[in-house]
Amino acid sequence: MTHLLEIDALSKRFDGVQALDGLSLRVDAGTVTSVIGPNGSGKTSLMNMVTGFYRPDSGAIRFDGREIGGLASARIARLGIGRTFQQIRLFQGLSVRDNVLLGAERRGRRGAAQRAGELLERLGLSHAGRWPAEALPYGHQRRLEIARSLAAEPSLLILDEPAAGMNPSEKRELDALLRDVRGRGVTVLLVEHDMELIMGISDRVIVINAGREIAAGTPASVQADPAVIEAYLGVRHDA
Ligand SMILES: Nc1ncnc2c1ncn2[C@@H]1O[C@H](COP(=O)(O)OP(=O)(O)OP(=O)(O)O)[C@@H](O)[C@H]1O
Repeated sequence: MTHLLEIDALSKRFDGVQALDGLSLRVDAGTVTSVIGPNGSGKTSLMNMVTGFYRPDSGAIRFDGREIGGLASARIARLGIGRTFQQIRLFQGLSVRDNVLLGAERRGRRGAAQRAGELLERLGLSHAGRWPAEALPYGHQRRLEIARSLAAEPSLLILDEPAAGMNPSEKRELDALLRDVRGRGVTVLLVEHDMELIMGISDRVIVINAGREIAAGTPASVQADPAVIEAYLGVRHDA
């Protein structure tokens, strides 16, 4: 299997805090891969480095065989990495449809309107195309963020806590959406705290603690790993 994303010995320090400490991991093409770990273990820092929001202190990030560590976030987006954020970042005041259109235009105007229309349909948002983005219910705002990212036709979609704040039926819809995205050949990298979602959907789970990988494998194998139980699964998590 091809490794779409390969990270080697990645380190990042913020005044006195070693957020990532020589982290190495790989994400296989065509999978849903989840990164889990306790609060503060470095998950968001990792995603911020892969998407060009932070510059690594050292180490390598290869996407599709190309070194992308330290490139600007807009450049990385154009290379085919889309993302959503822990805190929803929609263009407030713009319509649902225009939010998706803006995502599509990153890849050029041609076909943007058609692509936006198709995505709204696929994600069950076409009835709300003219609504202001902020008028959508919370779970649908998260969906809209995903639609906007998909509009740029990424080959890797990074989602930072997409299930946060969702009710059980929104989580089921998210699960189905992620399966559909994977089925269309987009690799998904998920940072999430919701164990039911992670264990149900992931092909591979990577567990990090204190900025290092401590385990990686199928959901069943990481759940049974004593290092994981000690670092994470044994600890109650309310997020
Ligand atoms: N911009 C920053 N400036 C200073 N410290 C930071 C910054 N970003 C992250 N950190 C620190 O780096 C460490 C890792 O944080 P990070 O947000 O990557 O963890 P996380 O695993 O995503 O946590 P959570 O599950 O709570 O979202 C934490 O100690 C955090 O306080």
